Amino acid sequence: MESNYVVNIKNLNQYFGKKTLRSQILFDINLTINSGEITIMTGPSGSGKTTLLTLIGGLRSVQEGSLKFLNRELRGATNEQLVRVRRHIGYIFQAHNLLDFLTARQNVQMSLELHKDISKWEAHRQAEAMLHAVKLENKVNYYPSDLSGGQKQRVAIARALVSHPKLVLADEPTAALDSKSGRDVVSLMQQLAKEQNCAILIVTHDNRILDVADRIICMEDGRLNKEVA
Ligand SMILES: Nc1ncnc2c1ncn2[C@@H]1O[C@H](COP(=O)(O)OP(=O)(O)OP(=O)(O)O)[C@@H](O)[C@H]1O
Repeated sequence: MESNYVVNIKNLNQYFGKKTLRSQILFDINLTINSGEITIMTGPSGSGKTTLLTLIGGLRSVQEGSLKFLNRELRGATNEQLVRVRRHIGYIFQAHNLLDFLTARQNVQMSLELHKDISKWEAHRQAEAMLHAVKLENKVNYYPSDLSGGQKQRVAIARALVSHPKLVLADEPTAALDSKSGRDVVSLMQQLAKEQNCAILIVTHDNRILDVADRIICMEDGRLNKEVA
């Protein structure tokens, strides 16, 4: 169903290096990601997962083929266009990347303030509501150094989802967490994704979370294999 897609990739090839050192990293990638869907991407280290994730996230330029985000072609996009695309995407990384000198609420609020049409008061209110949704209502004014690993990752989820992005990209979101916190974090992502009807792409080696996926895809040697399950 083309009309429902958030990401549509066709015959994408990507290379690193120049001239004689140029080597191909991604080979003929074809992938569609629809709203409301959780896709998990697995695959061995060095197979190209992060490279694909950063291309989809508008964090690097597409070299060959087509990558459409909400009907906009990212190949050949200017930096300014890529910045605009990034406003529709939430990012969650292994090392939560929270700013240590900001409280949980300020970290979440900062992501909303990129959207100029929202007042400070409204951003404050929405940031608090989102922290409530990730069950951190009693940690709103805590600094990251006073939160556990799982709590920090929940702040990162709140920050990624507060602006109601169309797509959330998560690179190893549970890698630093124990089994229970890892589960809580992905269940929360799943619940919020369904509520907001956004698409989620998770790169993970963590077999314990595979069951939250609507589909699982596997990258091997720069090629995307057909669905695993
Ligand atoms: N900036 C770069 N310059 C040159 N080669 C790179 C660069 N970034 C990644 N590569 C190479 O591209 C290939 C794919 O790397 P990538 O980080 O996408 O793999 P990955 O599947 O995400 O691995 P991991 O699971 O270990 O994070 C690897 O062979 C890597 O060495």
